[in-house]
Amino acid sequence: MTAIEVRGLTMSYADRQVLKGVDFEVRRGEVFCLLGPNGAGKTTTVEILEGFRQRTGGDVRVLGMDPAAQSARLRERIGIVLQECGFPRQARVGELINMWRAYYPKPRALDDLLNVVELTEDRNTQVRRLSGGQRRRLDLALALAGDPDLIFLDEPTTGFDPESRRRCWAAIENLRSLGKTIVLTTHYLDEAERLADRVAILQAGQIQVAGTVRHVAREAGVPTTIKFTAPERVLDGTLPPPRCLDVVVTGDVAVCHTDCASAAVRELLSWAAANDLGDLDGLSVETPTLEDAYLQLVSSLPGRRLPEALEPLVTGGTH
Ligand SMILES: Nc1ncnc2c1ncn2[C@@H]1O[C@H](COP(=O)(O)OP(=O)(O)OP(=O)(O)O)[C@@H](O)[C@H]1O
Repeated sequence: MTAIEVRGLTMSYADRQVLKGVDFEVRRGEVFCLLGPNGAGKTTTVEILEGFRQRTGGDVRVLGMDPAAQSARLRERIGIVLQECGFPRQARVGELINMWRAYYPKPRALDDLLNVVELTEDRNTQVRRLSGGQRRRLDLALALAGDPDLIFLDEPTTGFDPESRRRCWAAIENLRSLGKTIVLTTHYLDEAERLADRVAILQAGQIQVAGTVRHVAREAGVPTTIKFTAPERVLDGTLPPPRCLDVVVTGDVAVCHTDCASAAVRELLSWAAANDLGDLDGLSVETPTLEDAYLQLVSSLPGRRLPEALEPLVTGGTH
């Protein structure tokens, strides 16, 4: 079943076309992550889906509704995480969530909400005493107060320390296990890899690739890396590495890149057996990460720009 369907979506600001025919769909119950460089149009797309921005053209259906025509009805069924929307800072966490619950006909139970966002122990804490990470999880609880079917999370962990990020990830995983559909935008590719069932990369006004992380990695053509400790006889040159594999030895580590890891591992182990090398020490198989695939794709696509979080990695700079 489809939660969101987007076909040929276009959007122009004055005479500048930002979205040039965007196509994708989000299935019910999945975590879908929209990725793309700064300025690619992720927020614009999400705001159109939420009914906050009118599109220029194309067809959009969110939970079966057109957000441009039925925004009020749609917003009863979606959860949007607003940032710091003027909370009474003296209020306690539980009180504030209860105030929000009162706006909805069928709110989710308070205990349940506290549990999902991992704030049960902070129920009686005043909002002003919460940390940034706790406050963001409170934002999430408020977005969930009406028990929505679909939740939009725009860069939910930007600026978090590692512990707060993990708590927020746990909250998002809790939501998924409740069967909610989640649309996430982020610049953190480890976050997308950890949370998303499927990702889509938006660049140059269109979705360049969409699918599971494995699919995206395949599309990017990033090979799998196999490593093992080079045996003595390979190091002293008396035994050549297996000829059919592209093995490069650096120091005492042998590295082989391949598009078919299982065949390459079979080949390596039979070469080791035929040469009395026993098991290959330190044998490891590293499948490409989403970050590998993203960098490969984004650098080869039109309008190339890297997300902020990755620029230091590529340019060698630091934050
Ligand atoms: N209200 C607006 N008026 C004019 N131009 C806009 C407006 N909102 C966004 N833009 C432009 O549209 C482009 C896409 O912006 P958008 O915020 O959707 O990108 P994004 O992918 O979310 O970027 P980021 O990753 O930096 O948040 C940018 O060039 C931006 O300057």
